[in-house]
Amino acid sequence: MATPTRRPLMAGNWKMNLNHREANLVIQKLAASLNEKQLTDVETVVLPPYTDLRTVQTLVDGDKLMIGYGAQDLSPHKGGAYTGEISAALLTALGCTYVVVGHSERRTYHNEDDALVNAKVKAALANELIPIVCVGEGLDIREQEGQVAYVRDQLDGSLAGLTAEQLTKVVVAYEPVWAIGTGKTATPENAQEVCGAIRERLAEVHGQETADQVRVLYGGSVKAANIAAIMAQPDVDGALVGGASLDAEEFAQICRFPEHIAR
Ligand SMILES: O=C(CO)COP(=O)(O)O
Repeated sequence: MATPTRRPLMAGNWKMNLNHREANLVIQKLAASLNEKQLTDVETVVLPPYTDLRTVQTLVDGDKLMIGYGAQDLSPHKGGAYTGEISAALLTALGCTYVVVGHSERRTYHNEDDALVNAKVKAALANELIPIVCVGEGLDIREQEGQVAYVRDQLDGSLAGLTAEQLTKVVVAYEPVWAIGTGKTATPENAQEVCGAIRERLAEVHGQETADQVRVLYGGSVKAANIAAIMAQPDVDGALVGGASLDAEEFAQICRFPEHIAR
């Protein structure tokens, strides 16, 4: 079989940081730091707080920037009396392409389980949004070496009932909870072990050809200094970057990772 071509994806999850004025500056710096070839070779996406999305849309549309954007969560509901929630349709109306679903911070602080994550994935897909579905084990499970079984279960629950065609539109992000915001990056081998197991599981359910089209990201203390080694792994197709994406120059360096490999 031909080697699958999966376009690398770097997605910056800003979490609850940067107001709309700060977002404006970061986007402009990011756009100035990446040329057309770099933005073609590596898909570059930002995931700001909801309150920044209109500002990001205006900048991206106005200057025709090759930067994608999306949200960090969505409601599983279509619309109506759900105070405080944001639907997939509201996000697509703002030009969003991506939405993070099931981030460990939402699973932990908002008790999101696989069934809710699954409903959100389906709401995103029904509205042409690409869900970035997060999975990853905590430290207790890693210490017992249970990460592969744990992540396979999370994956089964989060992606239950999807057709193979729907699956090709999904991005999976492996984010070991113990590596998020801690400065403890998983080794490239740790990342490959679980990202490889994710692709294997997707192949078991939907066939190898479908699994080969799905992009699998690694997330957890990714920086310019470690991105090249992570991207050298065969089943890692990009990164979901937290802290380091708040600094436009650092995130641009991450998006320029092929240069680090060439060095
Ligand atoms: O949670 C993350 C991205 O979604 C990772 O965060 P850090 O890159 O800050 O560790």
